[in-house]
Amino acid sequence: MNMDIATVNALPYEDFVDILGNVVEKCPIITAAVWSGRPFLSLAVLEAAISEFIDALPESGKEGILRCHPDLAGRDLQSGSLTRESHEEQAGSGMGALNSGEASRMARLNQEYKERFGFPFVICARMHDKENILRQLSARCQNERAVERARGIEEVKKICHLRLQSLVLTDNKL
Ligand SMILES: NC(=O)N[C@H]1NC(=O)NC1=O
Repeated sequence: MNMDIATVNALPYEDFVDILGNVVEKCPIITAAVWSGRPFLSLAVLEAAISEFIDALPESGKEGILRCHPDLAGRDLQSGSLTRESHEEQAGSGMGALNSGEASRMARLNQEYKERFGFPFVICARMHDKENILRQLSARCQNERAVERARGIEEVKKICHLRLQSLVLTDNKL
């Protein structure tokens, strides 16, 4: 699907949420909230509205967004219950093809991260390969909680940016 922004602006609420509801993983409330800001002059303006909504949330809300994300190479990948978007991202970065050493390291570090911070490790998988993801996961386990909360939200925005790009034509493609 690749609509232009005028088509997006003309969508009834139900279709807008059906199509764009997972640009932030399992958080259709964000899409539903920004709908009232139509018409968006460009895709960048729609993206900015999402970003501003997230930034205005209390810290507990930001942590809630992080908690809506499935672990990388976690249970949902193994059981085939990831969202379509997440599946493509995780498969593309090699999360489905870890050797047993990598898989156990990933599981151990994901667990350690969650125990330390109370929310899961989030990274824009499309921008990294598996070695890089493991390295970052290990390094980020050492950060302070507030730093990681902000860092995770930055990654959510990168994931959102790429998901929006696959759904809506960017202005320079019009
Ligand atoms: N935990 C985590 O980072 N999950 C994800 N990252 C990404 O790019 N897609 C995801 O599902």
